[in-house]
Amino acid sequence: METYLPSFHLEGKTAVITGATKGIGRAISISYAEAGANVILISRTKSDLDQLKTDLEMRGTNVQTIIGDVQQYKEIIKRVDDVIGDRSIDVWVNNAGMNIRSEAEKVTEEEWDQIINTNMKSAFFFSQYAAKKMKEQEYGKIINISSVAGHVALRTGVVYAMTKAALIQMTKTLSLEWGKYGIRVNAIGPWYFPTSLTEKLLQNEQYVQDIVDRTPLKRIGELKELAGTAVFLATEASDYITGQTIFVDGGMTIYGF
Ligand SMILES: NC(=O)C1=CN([C@@H]2O[C@H](COP(=O)(O)OP(=O)(O)OC[C@H]3O[C@@H](n4cnc5c(N)ncnc54)[C@H](O)[C@@H]3O)[C@@H](O)[C@H]2O)C=CC1
Ligand SMILES: C[C@H](O)[C@@H]1OC(=O)[C@H](O)[C@@H]1O
Repeated sequence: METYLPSFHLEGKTAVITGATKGIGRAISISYAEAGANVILISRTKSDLDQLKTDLEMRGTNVQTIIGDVQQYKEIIKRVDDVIGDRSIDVWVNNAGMNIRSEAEKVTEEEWDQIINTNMKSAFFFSQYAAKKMKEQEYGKIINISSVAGHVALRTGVVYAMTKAALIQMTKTLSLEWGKYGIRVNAIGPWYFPTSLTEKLLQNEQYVQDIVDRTPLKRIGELKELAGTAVFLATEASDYITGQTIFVDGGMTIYGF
């Protein structure tokens, strides 16, 4: 009898994750390892990378680590090229991101440059590099971690929102250009999840209440719920999906009034 259940495993696949050692990136890295992927973890902090590598290797995962700041994306691409050799890159997750929350009139050029370079410029040039490798095998999955802030207006900073909106449009345009090579480009748009990026905000009871009031599911997300979407977009289960942004948001982006 024919089967319709796609595989949700990543056995034999190589996945690269930026910002891999904390929060959403760490959850994605662990879930990919659990799905059987070989992982290449990119982060700025050697101790965090060493710890996660040890933990994952204890579970039998093939782990390679690269220390680097994604703002220096050329340097990181060189290091990825060194470790990947002639292996394929099957999945690339542009997760690293940061925010400096301030009102528009107070944004400095330095803050603009840091947010734009970290969240947007690096993601584009990493995608360009990953696509070169994926074209050779005529298959690949690029996953950009955007935000609901790229789709609706939040109080958390215009420059950050611009970068997240840019990732949504970059996802659409790259999926159009690279679809003929079998490269799928999708994005995930999270609402609030408990990570170091949101830790201070989520310690404020009123702020959390404001979030819950705007969220049909009446709660903040759990990292496992976000990792599930990242696994789906990395596996053959999503092979006919490209150019899309999946908002993992408890329904927030559909809540008009
Ligand atoms: N936590 C949340 O509620 C939401 C997070 N996001 C996005 O999810 C992604 C991950 O964020 P979180 O896990 O929440 O934050 P996090 O701060 O806990 O983790 C971000 C990771 O990216 C790394 N990173 C930041 N700047 C870097 C740089 N220049 N070079 C290399 N690594 C760098 C950090 O070291 C850290 O490992 C970000 O793109 C963020 O914009 C989007 C919507 C909501
Ligand atoms: C949902 C947003 O992306 C969220 O808002 C913030 O202030 C943080 O920067 C998160 O990214």
